[in-house]
Amino acid sequence: MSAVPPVLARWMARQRWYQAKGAEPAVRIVGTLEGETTGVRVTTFLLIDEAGTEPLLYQVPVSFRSEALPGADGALIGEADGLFLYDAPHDPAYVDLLLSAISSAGRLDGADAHATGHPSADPGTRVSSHVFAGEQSNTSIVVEVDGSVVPQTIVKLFRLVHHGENPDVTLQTGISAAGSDRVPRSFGVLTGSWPDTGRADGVAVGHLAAVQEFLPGSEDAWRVALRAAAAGEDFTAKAADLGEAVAEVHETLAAVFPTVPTAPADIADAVALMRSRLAMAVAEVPGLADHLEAIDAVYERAAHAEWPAQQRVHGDLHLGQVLWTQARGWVVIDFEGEPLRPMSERSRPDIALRDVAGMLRSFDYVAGSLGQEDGAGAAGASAWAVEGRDAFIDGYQRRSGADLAAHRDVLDAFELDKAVYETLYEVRNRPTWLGIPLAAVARLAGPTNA
Ligand SMILES: Nc1ncnc2c1ncn2[C@@H]1O[C@H](COP(=O)(O)OP(=O)(O)O)[C@@H](O)[C@H]1O
Ligand SMILES: O=P(O)(O)O[C@H]1O[C@H](CO)[C@@H](O[C@H]2O[C@H](CO)[C@@H](O)[C@H](O)[C@H]2O)[C@H](O)[C@H]1O
Repeated sequence: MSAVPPVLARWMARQRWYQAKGAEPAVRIVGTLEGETTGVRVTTFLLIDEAGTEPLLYQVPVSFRSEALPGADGALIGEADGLFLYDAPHDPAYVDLLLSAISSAGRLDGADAHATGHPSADPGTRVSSHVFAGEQSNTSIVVEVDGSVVPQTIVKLFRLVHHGENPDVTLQTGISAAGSDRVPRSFGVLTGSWPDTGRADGVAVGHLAAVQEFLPGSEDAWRVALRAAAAGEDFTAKAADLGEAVAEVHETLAAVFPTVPTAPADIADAVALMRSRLAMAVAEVPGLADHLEAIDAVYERAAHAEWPAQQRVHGDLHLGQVLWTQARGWVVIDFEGEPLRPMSERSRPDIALRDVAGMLRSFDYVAGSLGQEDGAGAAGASAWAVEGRDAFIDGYQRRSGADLAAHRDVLDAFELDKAVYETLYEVRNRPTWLGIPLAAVARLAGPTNA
């Protein structure tokens, strides 16, 4: 297989999605997908990078042009063999290839990749496209389309790929196919395969991209909530609606995917995972050390409680994962699960209370982030968060019929586990925010909960 163009490896190191920050990529090609349209060749490289602590597989589509693409200087990777190499999501030729492969349930040649079109939805043809500007761990392309039931779609291209399902694709597509409008409508998926000597059959198969409806004018719940809290506005009606929306998503997930009773061994496993996560976090977050016993007592109580049945869940639910739209109210996105959790764990049935706990933590984050900015406003923001949490729980119970008080010990443990996860997330990504989950750990593990 040909070598990675050196200019491409150097460019990768500067991308936001590149994980081994600061290191020089050590990449080799494991597969390629080829396509050509209007004289532009597009190669999607599947590259293993061994520069970090573990090998990671990246998807890197590159377009090769004989002349510069006007207006795309920022997407120029470099020049090689007399050709201009572009970050293909910025190149209309790539978007055309991707959409046509998906709409025809066709193939991109040269590697074993195929697109699976959603039976009830045509992604249409591109009128124009641009790469989504928001902060993202993947790369999304917003496309104005013709020939579809929606005017705009968004193509989410997974930069890190792996064998097996990507829950973001499976869950979102499953909920959409069930007719729910609590998620954006799904229009199709691109799946690829590549050689993998570590597997018995020598082949790995995984999700590469997914196309869904773009919701124009939407705003994520984090921003909506932050603005309301800063202004001291009543958010309880919206929080209750949010609780109902989450319950509805859980109901659809339980109808579409298998549910399994939670056996004592499952409880023991789940609590063991909480404990191992705590051990990992304490190694990087010294501030947790004072609370170890108290945290463990909360986990121990959950270990002896009765747990609800298991089902597929969102897995990393927080306010930033929900969009507010005038037409449909709350719409849930990004079912990829927690980025710090191994993918194999994220694809298993879990306890829906994990999502409830995630959202409860998010209300606390609103108060925490406002408190950081304005110490004087902290008390007001805390009261706002408590009201928001209560209203969210009311809405969730109303729609699901669940009695969360009956599962208090389990919910407490999930909330604490999420706060522990957040300390690790913050110390690695946003150290100035560490105080928010640390304060929550102290409170959740503290005397009132001991
Ligand atoms: N269907 C959609 N319609 C409108 N905006 C969207 C849609 N999907 C994602 N977005 C926007 O893109 C952002 C990132 O999307 P997300 O799926 O969370 O990507 P990532 O997993 O890479 O973070 C969201 O916060 C939202 O602002
Ligand atoms: O959105 P991602 O899947 O990348 O989730 C990760 O990043 C989130 C931050 O962007 C992080 O969420 C934490 O911060 C939020 C405020 O920015 C807050 O609303 C969440 O409650 C809090 O957990 C998430 O934990 C992490 O997995």
